[in-house]
Amino acid sequence: MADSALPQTTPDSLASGRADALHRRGLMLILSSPSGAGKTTIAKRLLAHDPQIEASVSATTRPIRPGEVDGRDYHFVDRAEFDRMVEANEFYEWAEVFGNCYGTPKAHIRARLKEGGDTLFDIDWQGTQQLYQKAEADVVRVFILPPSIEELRRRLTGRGTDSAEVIAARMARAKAEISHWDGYDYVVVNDDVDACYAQICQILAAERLKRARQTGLIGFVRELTRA
Ligand SMILES: Nc1ncnc2c1ncn2[C@@H]1O[C@H](COP(=O)(O)OP(=O)(O)OP(=O)(O)O)[C@@H](O)[C@H]1O
Ligand SMILES: Nc1nc2c(ncn2[C@@H]2O[C@H](COP(=O)(O)O)[C@@H](O)[C@H]2O)c(=O)[nH]1
Repeated sequence: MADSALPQTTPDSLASGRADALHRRGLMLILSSPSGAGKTTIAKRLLAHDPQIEASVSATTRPIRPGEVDGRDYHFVDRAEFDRMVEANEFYEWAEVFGNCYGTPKAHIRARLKEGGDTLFDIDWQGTQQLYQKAEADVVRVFILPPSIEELRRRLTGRGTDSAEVIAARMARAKAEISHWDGYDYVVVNDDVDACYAQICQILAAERLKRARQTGLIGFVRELTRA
């Protein structure tokens, strides 16, 4: 279905009660899945339709690729700057991948949390564990499952972005990735993409309304019960 024809379900439209008008703390929404299950598809829809959420932008030492934009795709830094950021404890987590360093900077995300803005992460289970250890109360973990292993293979093949060897490697890793499903707060099956997107919107709406995130409630209740 084209995005313009999507049902009008958004986290905003769901969380439209009185309490939603009160100030709230932001959250960190993590989407993980085996490669090809559809997390990028869902993430793009959320980012396109929900102004309250933005994607986390990692810092990396790898060279910029054609078409990439510094500050949008990554913050491109040299190794000395990356090491300085590690030393200064400026990352929630970092890792070396294929000889380059990647890290999730804290400062911008922390500011967004305070302002009531949400941040979206498309990361694997190891990154999820590290983020959860550092920011448990702010993290919402969602694992996306494919409806079947055969369908996962069909999607990877149909995407047309990978060679047969790369697809085989992604398929070989899929079962190990799926084995981490129980380290997540929510598990959704991406059979129909619109239904899966709608479920994730519902999760986001409910998480935004959690009492612990409704920082404006204290003053509101105090006013209600005054005199
Ligand atoms: N519910 C669905 N039904 C059919 N096709 C789907 C569905 N969801 C996603 N797809 C398609 O499956 C392919 C893989 O999806 P996507 O790239 O979003 O997966 P991913 O989990 O982000 O993979 P990776 O980890 O490799 O980036 C894409 O071609 C996408 O259009
Ligand atoms: N642990 C982290 N891994 C990250 C981060 N940002 C990206 N990545 C992973 O790096 C590889 C390569 O990415 P590429 O853009 O250079 O192809 C990929 O697996 C990413 O998931 C991060 O902040 N932390």
